[in-house]
Amino acid sequence: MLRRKVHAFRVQGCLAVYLALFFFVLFEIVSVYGAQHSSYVRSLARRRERSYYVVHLPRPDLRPRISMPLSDNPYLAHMKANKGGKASNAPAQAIRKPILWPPRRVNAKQVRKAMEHDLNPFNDKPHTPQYKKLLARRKQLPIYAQMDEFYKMFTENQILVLEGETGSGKSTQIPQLVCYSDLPHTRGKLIACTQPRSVVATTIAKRVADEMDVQLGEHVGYSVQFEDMTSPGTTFLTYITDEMLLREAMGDPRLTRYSTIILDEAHERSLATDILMALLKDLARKRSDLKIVICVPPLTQSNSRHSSLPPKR
Ligand SMILES: Nc1ncnc2c1ncn2[C@@H]1O[C@H](COP(=O)(O)OP(=O)(O)OP(=O)(O)O)[C@@H](O)[C@H]1O
Repeated sequence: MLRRKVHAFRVQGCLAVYLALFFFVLFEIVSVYGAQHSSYVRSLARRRERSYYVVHLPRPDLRPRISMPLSDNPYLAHMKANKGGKASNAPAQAIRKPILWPPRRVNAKQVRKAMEHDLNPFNDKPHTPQYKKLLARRKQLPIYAQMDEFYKMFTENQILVLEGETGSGKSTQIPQLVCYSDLPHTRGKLIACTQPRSVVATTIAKRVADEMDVQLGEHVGYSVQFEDMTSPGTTFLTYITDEMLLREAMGDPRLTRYSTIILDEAHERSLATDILMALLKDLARKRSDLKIVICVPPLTQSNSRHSSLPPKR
């Protein structure tokens, strides 16, 4: 009895296999034949071949059009709507930006033009009468006459030693000229000008903020012991005591947030300045994008102890 049941089960199993094989072969014949003659079978065959799904998005012109005024669309806020409600595509005339050169590709002629421009390139605000008054005085400084030479040397060299008489404009003018070249405000970078004394750092920062027609503590600031008058993300030029910069270098040896470091009054050879100079000499090899300017009074036999300065490149 049991044997008969097993036998019947085997026969049924074989029959099922044969039937499955038969239908499979039949389907293959139909699909091959139909692929040439029937579009329905062709689509069936395609579906079998495909191992992925394609989601078809509607064409842009088939999408329902939303009539929203341009001014209400937050994604088009950069396009000013004119009176007719149409987007204006002429930013060149609306925003008269005086700075058009890429960072560190500037020459003195371009900078002079930018200085005379109605708009301040560092805050996009019109220059005040006070700025024009101070600019007239700045033009009389020796550094203004030697701007061409300065930009040529600054652009071509990574490290620059600048010697100038007292009152020639090293502390107040050089950092400003570097700002025009580096454009730190457009790149989220900072220019540091070191000073050995806190009082001098704060006084010069105030003067330079006035000369640049920007806000002290916002665009131009200072960082001295117990007082940090800078706004992270907004300040692009800071007067900092050499001790403070040295302290910062302990936390960030690459001084990553700076694009140019100006060591002013380097001839005073304070301990912090000397250590900074050694650090910067080393850092210049690691960071080719970092520029270093060392400001000193005219080098004489008595104070020419600068043989340890990095070689000119
Ligand atoms: N706070 C200020 N108020 C008015 N004029 C200033 C002020 N600071 C600087 N100046 C003027 O700006 C000019 C340039 O000064 P700056 O300090 O840049 O010269 P310097 O070459 O760095 O001199 P030093 O070697 O003595 O530091 C000077 O002639 C000075 O009269």
